[in-house]
Amino acid sequence: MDRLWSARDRLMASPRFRHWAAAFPLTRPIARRRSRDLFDLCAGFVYSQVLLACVRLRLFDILAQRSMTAHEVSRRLGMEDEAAERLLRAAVSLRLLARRGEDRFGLGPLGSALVGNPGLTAMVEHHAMLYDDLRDPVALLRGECRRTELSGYWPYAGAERPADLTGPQVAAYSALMAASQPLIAEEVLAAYPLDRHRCLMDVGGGEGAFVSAAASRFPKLQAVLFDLPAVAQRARERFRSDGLDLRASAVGGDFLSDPLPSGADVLSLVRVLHDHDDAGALAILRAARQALGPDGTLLIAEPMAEVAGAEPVGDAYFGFYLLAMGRGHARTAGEITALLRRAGFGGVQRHATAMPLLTGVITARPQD
Ligand SMILES: CC(C)=CCC/C(C)=C/CC/C(C)=C/C=C/C(C)=C/C=C/C=C(C)/C=C/C=C(C)/C=C/C=C(C)/C=C/CC(C)(C)O
Ligand SMILES: C[S@@+](CC[C@H](N)C(=O)[O-])C[C@H]1O[C@@H](n2cnc3c(N)ncnc32)[C@H](O)[C@@H]1O
Repeated sequence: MDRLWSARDRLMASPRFRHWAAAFPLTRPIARRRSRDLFDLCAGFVYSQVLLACVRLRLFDILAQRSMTAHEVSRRLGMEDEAAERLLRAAVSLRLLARRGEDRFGLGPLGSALVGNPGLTAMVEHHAMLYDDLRDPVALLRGECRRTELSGYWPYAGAERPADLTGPQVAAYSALMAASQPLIAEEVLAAYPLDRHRCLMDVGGGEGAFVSAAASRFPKLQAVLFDLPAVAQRARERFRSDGLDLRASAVGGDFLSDPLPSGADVLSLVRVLHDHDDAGALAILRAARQALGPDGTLLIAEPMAEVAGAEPVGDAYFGFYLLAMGRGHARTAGEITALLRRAGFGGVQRHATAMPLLTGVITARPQD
């Protein structure tokens, strides 16, 4: 079998075959599609920067109010007509914007999804840091980059004593996570509604956006959040300002070394496990197993690897994002299941989400 694949590879690598396949009517569409796919990989950074320019200039918000001519846009953005026209044309080609008649521009199918979505625009801005770190991907893979932007941004990933992190050190990442949480919470709570549960404990719950979303959707639910002390403090403030302080509390600690509070009948780990290598992930799962009673449920939600139709999200995007951060990787549902079994869980179930690209959802039950 391997010899057959090798023969195919040799054929594809032959310039004469490629030349023939691009000209022959039956293979031409495949050749065109592959060249376009490869071009998109070469140009991906340029496309991302067109998107970043639109986000920084608030172009989607501006055109959400009404369509405009290039001249109107140039005056609004404070740039030359020619520059505005260049940006508008690039954004149209990427379906971020669309032409409206002869000379006007409005939102395109992709740009319209960004309007009123502060979590997504915050991520686009945040990527400037990631792209700085990916400037030399080979050096990153070889471990030759001592201090990356992302390791500074996520200080818990390299900290010897994460529980000592201060308020200012956790502020930026906690705010980014809270801004991007609404999309995730909607997916998770639709895939696994919490109406059968009495008390949720959200471990690594950040500043409480997931708990707030769950509490407002399920009015009888009580909640406890566990996170690093400085982050738990931010969650307390949020619960107070959301009027949830009678139903939600926050406990500070280190889930890699401290026991988790008991008493909850559902314990969630939302975008937590993929931050950790297997030893850390296993330690967190074992702590969760200790904290849950025999009838409890563990709920894991995070982007997963090898998701059909979204393969590059887990292995390429999060693979390299977490490499730059300094720790962790996206796991397949099968890999998470194997860790769950080692930590003493069974009854593993996968719950379909509407947007598997954003998050997968798995539940499990403690097993004797
Ligand atoms: C009306 C007519 C005629 C037709 C209708 C056609 C139709 C059905 C249109 C659908 C319109 C629609 C509903 C569109 C919806 C679009 C959506 C929901 C788009 C969502 C996009 C989400 C994106 C791009 C998400 C990006 C997420 C990123 C980049 C996340 C990064 C996360 C990071 C960095 C997390 C870090 C945490 C750590 C450190 C890894 O633990
Ligand atoms: C990627 S964020 C996810 C936050 C939140 N669950 C969400 O999805 O928006 C990971 C969270 O784990 C917390 N964390 C990291 N290491 C921790 C540790 N050793 N003990 C407790 N919490 C920790 C971080 O402070 C952060 O809030």
